[in-house]
Amino acid sequence: MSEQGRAEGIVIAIDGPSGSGKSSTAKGVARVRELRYLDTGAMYRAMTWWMIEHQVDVDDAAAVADAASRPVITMGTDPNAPTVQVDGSDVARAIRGQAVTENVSAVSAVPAVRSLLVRQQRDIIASACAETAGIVVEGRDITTVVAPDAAVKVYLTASAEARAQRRSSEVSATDVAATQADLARRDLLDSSRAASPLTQTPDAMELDSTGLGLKEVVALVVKLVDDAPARVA
Ligand SMILES: Nc1ncnc2c1ncn2[C@@H]1O[C@H](COP(=O)(O)OP(=O)(O)O)[C@@H](O)[C@H]1O
Ligand SMILES: Nc1ccn([C@H]2C[C@H](O)[C@@H](COP(=O)(O)OP(=O)(O)O)O2)c(=O)n1
Repeated sequence: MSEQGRAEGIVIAIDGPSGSGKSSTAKGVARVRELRYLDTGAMYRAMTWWMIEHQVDVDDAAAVADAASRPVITMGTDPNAPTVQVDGSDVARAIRGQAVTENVSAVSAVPAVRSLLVRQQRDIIASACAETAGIVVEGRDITTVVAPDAAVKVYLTASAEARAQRRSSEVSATDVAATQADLARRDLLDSSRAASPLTQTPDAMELDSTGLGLKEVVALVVKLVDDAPARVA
């Protein structure tokens, strides 16, 4: 504890597979408790978008590693208006495109990409904790690698069917079966890679959101936040 015993911002870490509700839940919790919000998946997507734009072969891990330090990725952490920029341009829409979604697992498996982005994520978390009440961070390795000492750790799941249904209802006329196959492909890549695979640690609270509404899930996580012991720096 410092001489002043100053209150330190809280860190809430949420991991889980695609479509489990991480982004919506994290934003909801951050709004309710006036915390910052960080979508780490958007950072891997931004890196992938830059690689595609610059014609780097995303299946060539050495080429990706060589280029990884070139894009400047900037994240805005207001949960009411989160932003993602690459080299000063807004890429929020572009990073949700099909080319990025198809290639993001390959880019995020490259250790040089991960070490760069994890360092940046930790810097964002440290600033939020120093300057605000704290931050909700979501991704695949937040509870295990980025913030293993987070005050609240959640592993959010939902059945494969529910996740595919949710994802495909975001876009009109999307084939649920095709979406489910794409999620399964990405889950497998993200869970089986050597570098920081998606894993559930025993100290992360498992929350199965199948059959639960978003409001209920947010309320459950807010309760965990409220019950977490206060930290001082
Ligand atoms: N508990 C829930 N019940 C129903 N739909 C949900 C729930 N949580 C999230 N959603 C919806 O599912 C979709 C995917 O959620 P999102 O938060 O983007 O997941 P993730 O970040 O894990 O990929 C979004 O359209 C979101 O509104
Ligand atoms: N902390 C993280 C977050 C995302 N990733 C990778 C793995 C995911 O397939 C991609 C995209 O993440 P994102 O959260 O945007 O994925 P979805 O919203 O679930 O489609 O990034 C990662 O490796 N580590």
